[in-house]
Amino acid sequence: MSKTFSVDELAKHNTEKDLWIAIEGDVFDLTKFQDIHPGGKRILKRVAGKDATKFFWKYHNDKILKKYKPKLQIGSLDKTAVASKLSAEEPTETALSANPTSGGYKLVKPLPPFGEQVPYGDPFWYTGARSPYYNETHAALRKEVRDYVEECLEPYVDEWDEARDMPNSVYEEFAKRGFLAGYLGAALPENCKNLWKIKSASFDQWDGFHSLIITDEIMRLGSTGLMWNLTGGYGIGLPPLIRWGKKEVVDRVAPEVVSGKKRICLCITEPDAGSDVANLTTTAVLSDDKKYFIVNGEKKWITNGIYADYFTVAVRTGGPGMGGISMLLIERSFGGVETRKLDCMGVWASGTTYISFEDVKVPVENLIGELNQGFKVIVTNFNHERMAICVQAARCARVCVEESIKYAHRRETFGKRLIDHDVIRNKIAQMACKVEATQCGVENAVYQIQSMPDEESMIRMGGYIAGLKAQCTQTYEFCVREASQVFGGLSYTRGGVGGKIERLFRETKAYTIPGGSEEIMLDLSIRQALRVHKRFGAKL
Ligand code: HEM
Repeated sequence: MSKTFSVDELAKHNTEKDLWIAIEGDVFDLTKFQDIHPGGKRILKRVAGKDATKFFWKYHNDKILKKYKPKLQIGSLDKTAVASKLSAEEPTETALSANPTSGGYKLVKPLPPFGEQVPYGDPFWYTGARSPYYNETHAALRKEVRDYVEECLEPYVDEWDEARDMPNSVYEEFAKRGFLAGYLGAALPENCKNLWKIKSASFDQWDGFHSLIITDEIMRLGSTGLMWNLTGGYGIGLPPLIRWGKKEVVDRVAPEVVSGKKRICLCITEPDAGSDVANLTTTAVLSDDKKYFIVNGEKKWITNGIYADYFTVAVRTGGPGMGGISMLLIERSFGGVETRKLDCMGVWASGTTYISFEDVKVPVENLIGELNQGFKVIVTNFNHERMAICVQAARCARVCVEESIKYAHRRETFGKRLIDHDVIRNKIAQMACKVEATQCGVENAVYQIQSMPDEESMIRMGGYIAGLKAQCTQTYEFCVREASQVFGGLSYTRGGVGGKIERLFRETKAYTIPGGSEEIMLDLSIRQALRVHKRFGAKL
C-alpha cells in the first residue's frame, strides 16, 4: 500500500458520504462498508476522519483487522505523524562477554527476539533472552511454523470449530510440509526419511524442542480441536506401531500415514475403562488355525476415529488385569469396524469417536509387541501422550495471559483501562507466574527425556511427567477462569473478541481427564517418586 495521507487529509473525509478512518497508522475507506458494518453505521460516523485505533481494539480482535485490511485499506498515514515503534535489537557479542556472572557456565548466544513481544505472550526465549535449549534451527522453525499457521490455519479456525470438522486437504498440507514427519522426529522409520520436508532443520539436527515448537506455535490459535485433528490420532497411534510392530507391517503402513494419505488413531479407552486401563474388556481371541485374532468390543472418546484407516487397539488376549492385554493394529478394510462421531463439550474439529469392533478378523502379523505384553506398550506411550498434553495445556494457559493483557489495554471501565486497575493486574500476575513456572517444568522434561536412554526415561520420568501433566492442566484451568473474568460477558459468547477464551474454557476437560485424569496423575507422581527414590537410596 504505497499511498500516504497526512492527518489533515484524513480529517477531510469525515462524512457519511465520504468516511475514512485510521487504525494503527493505516487508512481505511469505510464509505461503502458502513452499511454492512455489524456494529452499525452510527458508531463509525463518530470516528469519521479520525484515528479510531483505540475504539477499534475495544470491539474487535486481530483477526477482523487481518480479514478486512486487504479490502478496505487505501493507504497509510504519513510516518512522521505516527509514533515509530520501538524495535528490539539483537543482543551483541559485547553485551554477552560483558556479563560478569557467567561463572563456569558457557554462555550461549541469545537468539533474536520474535513475535509481538506482549509480556508473557510467548515463552521467555522469544524475548531475545538466552536459553540453553534453543538454537538457530529452533528459531527458524518457529518462524516456519508461524508463517504456516498464519497463512493456512488462523483464517479458518473458528469456521472449522463451528463446522465440527476440517477439510482433509488441511491434513494433507500439514503432511506435505513435513510436519507429520517432524512430529515423530528421531522415531521416523528409515523408509519415511524421504518425507522430511521441513526447511529449518535437517533430520539429524532435530530434537525434542523442535517437536515442542510445532505444537506450541499451532496452539497459539487456542484450538485443541484443530490441534488434535492434525496430530491427535497420529501422535499417539503411530509411535507404538513403529516401535513395537512387525517390520513388514511398519514398512507398509508408516509411509502411507506419514505422507498423510492414510490416518491412524489410538484406541485404549472404553465406555467402562478410562484411566483404569488394566480393566479393559475388548477381546481378541485367537482363531483355531492361529492365523487371526477375532476382535469384539467398544472404544470410546477416540480422537480422529472417524477419519482413521488404521486403529492401534488395546485388547484382552489373556486373563484379567494388566498381564492379559495386547496391542493390535486393526485396519478398517478388514470389515466389522463401525465409527460414530460423539458430540462433546469441546475439541469439536478433532472427530471424537465411538468405535465398535464386531468379529473383526485381524492377522496375527498385526500384533504390536509381544502377546499379553501390551501394558508395557501402553505405558511407554503414555509418557509421550502426556508430554504432548503438557506442551499444549501450557500454551493454552499462556494464550489466556496474552489475550488478557491485550484486552486489558483496550477496554475501559470506571474511567480507566482495565490494565490500570490493580485488581486486574493482580489477576494477570497470578496467571503469568503459574505459566512461567509451568514452562520451566515442560522444558526441563523435554531436555531430560531427550538426554536419557528410553529405559532410564521410563523409570525416572514417568512420575515427573504425571505430576507435570497435573501442573499444566491446573495452570490452564486457573488461567482460563481468570481470563474469562477479565473478558467478562465477551468470553461467554461464541466468536468475536472473547471467542478464544470461550473456546479455551470449554476445552479444559479435554486435558484434565484423558491421558490419565488429574487425580490419578497426582497420585502416580508421588507413588512413582517414592519407588524411584528408594532405588536411588532414599531412606524413608
Ligand atoms: C476497518 C474498520 C472496521 C471493520 C472492518 C469492522 C468490522 C466489524 C465486525 C466484523 C464486527 C463483528 C464482530 C464480531 O462478530 O465479533 C464488528 C462489530 C462491531 N464494531 Fe466494527 N469494524 C470496524 C471499525 C469499527 C470502529 C472504528 C468502531 C467504533 C468506533 C466499531 C464498532 C463496532 C461495534 C460496537 C461492534 C459490535 C461489537 C459487539 O458485538 O460486541 N467498528 N465490526
